[in-house]
Amino acid sequence: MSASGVKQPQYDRSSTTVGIVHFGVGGFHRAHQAMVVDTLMNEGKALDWAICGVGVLPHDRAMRDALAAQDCLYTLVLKHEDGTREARTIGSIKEYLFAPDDPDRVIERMADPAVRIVSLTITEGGYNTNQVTGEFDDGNPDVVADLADGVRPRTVFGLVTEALRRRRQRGVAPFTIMSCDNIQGNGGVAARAFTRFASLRDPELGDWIERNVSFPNSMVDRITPVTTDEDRQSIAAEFSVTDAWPVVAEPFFQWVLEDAFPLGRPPYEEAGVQVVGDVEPYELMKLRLLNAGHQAIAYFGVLAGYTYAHEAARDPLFVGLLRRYWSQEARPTLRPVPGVDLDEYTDELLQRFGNEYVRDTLARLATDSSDRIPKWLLPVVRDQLAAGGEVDAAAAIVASWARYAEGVDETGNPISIVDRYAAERHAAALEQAADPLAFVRDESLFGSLAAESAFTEPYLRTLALLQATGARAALKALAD
Ligand SMILES: NC(=O)c1ccc[n+]([C@@H]2O[C@H](COP(=O)([O-])OP(=O)(O)OC[C@H]3O[C@@H](n4cnc5c(N)ncnc54)[C@H](O)[C@@H]3O)[C@@H](O)[C@H]2O)c1
Ligand SMILES: O=P(O)(O)OC[C@@H](O)[C@@H](O)[C@H](O)[C@H](O)CO
Repeated sequence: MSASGVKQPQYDRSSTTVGIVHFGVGGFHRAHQAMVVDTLMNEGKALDWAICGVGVLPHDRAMRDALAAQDCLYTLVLKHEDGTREARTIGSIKEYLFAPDDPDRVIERMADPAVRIVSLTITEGGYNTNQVTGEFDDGNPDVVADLADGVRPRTVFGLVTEALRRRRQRGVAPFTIMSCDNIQGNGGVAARAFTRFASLRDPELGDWIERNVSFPNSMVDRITPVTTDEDRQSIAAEFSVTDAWPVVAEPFFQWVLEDAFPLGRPPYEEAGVQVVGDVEPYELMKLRLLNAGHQAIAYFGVLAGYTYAHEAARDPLFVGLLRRYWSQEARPTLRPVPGVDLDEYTDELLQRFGNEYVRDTLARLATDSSDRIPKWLLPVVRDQLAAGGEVDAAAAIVASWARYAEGVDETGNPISIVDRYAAERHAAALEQAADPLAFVRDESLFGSLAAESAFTEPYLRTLALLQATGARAALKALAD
């Protein structure tokens, strides 16, 4: 990679050593955690915390090839609201392994005593848990296959468990497992998933993991859209960088982390990370305001004919929906957040969503809804119902998803639904012509909400308006 005006790593990469193995090297990890380690390395710190990235899914082959061709270096481009961009080459990822090429190499990497953290951004769906009960899905075919064959595992659970088994057998203390996914109590969710998998493999190993492995919770934030070819071309033109897979992101950055790292950690706080005793208030704030806010604009936005998040976030009708959801429904469910003024936080969210240069797509925000709505929005609905509070805006957002899942927009064009349960959602959405509550009857997602009139009344009202008169009319009715 050649570059002009791009800050380069200020450290000798050949003298850094791997201390972190990371699963799920997508856009976000490269814009967030890898950037933090790079910042520290630029100051001569954390040189023994370089990252070995790991991909386990077939499409990760593309990341393997892109990074292999450029010594794992890549360009991070931050897009400011005034249209200016700053670019920097990140050098903290030192190595990348594609697990299907050689699972044993991945396992041995993690078994190496120098590795003290295994971190994860494997998406909300990656933890293989039931949306209502939170239980690990023992019947997932990949899990079943990994339980039968501990030698060539294909899942993150099989790989990590085998590495922990070898460490235990060799008398090496276990690494910390750090989830950086957008899930409330992500550490606890990861703990339950990995412990359950290990127990199914070997109950003693499961007990050992439960007693000895630390799973810190974290809240992570930086809007990181999918890199486009237009990004590649404009970055090449502006910065003279040829990069097969640069990453683009907003300038905003936040990472709140629980300090639970028995084998140590990089001095994250020296690079802007908030290391705290209790992450939960920050998680609730972020997931219920930002992420659920994204869902609020995603389906209504697509139905109204928008493509980008900023288009919807600048439309007064959408601002009205967001403000109502935030103030009347989400905020009453939050705990006080140390040092945060929630009025300022939501104002800043509107500004961040409205950054036109980030070009975050509504399609990205509407992806994997079956894994997102139950984790971000439905907990607000349940808390509000329990407290006798209002749920009209949240019910309207669920209705917009139900209408979106019909798979046709308001001009008759098909909507491509990207969701591991797309077929189930689409089938349920088609049934709503005969049974308007069909979409929310799936108890594996919605529990008993279809029987709660405080939810179904506003839900049915918005769904009917969406179907009869469209998204804008439904939003107007909600505002009146
Ligand atoms: N993009 C953002 O703005 C953002 C911000 C905060 C947090 N996050 C968190 O990071 C996650 C990833 O986001 P991204 O933008 O990097 O997405 P991405 O699509 O660029 O990368 C996702 C990575 O996760 C891997 N993955 C998916 N399912 C997996 C599974 N079952 N097992 C193992 N690996 C799996 C993919 O193969 C890929 O490597 C999000 O789901 C979210 O939890 C993202
Ligand atoms: O990437 P996901 O699956 O967690 O969800 C989509 C967006 O809401 C999310 O990526 C946000 O952009 C992000 O959480 C901002 O920090």
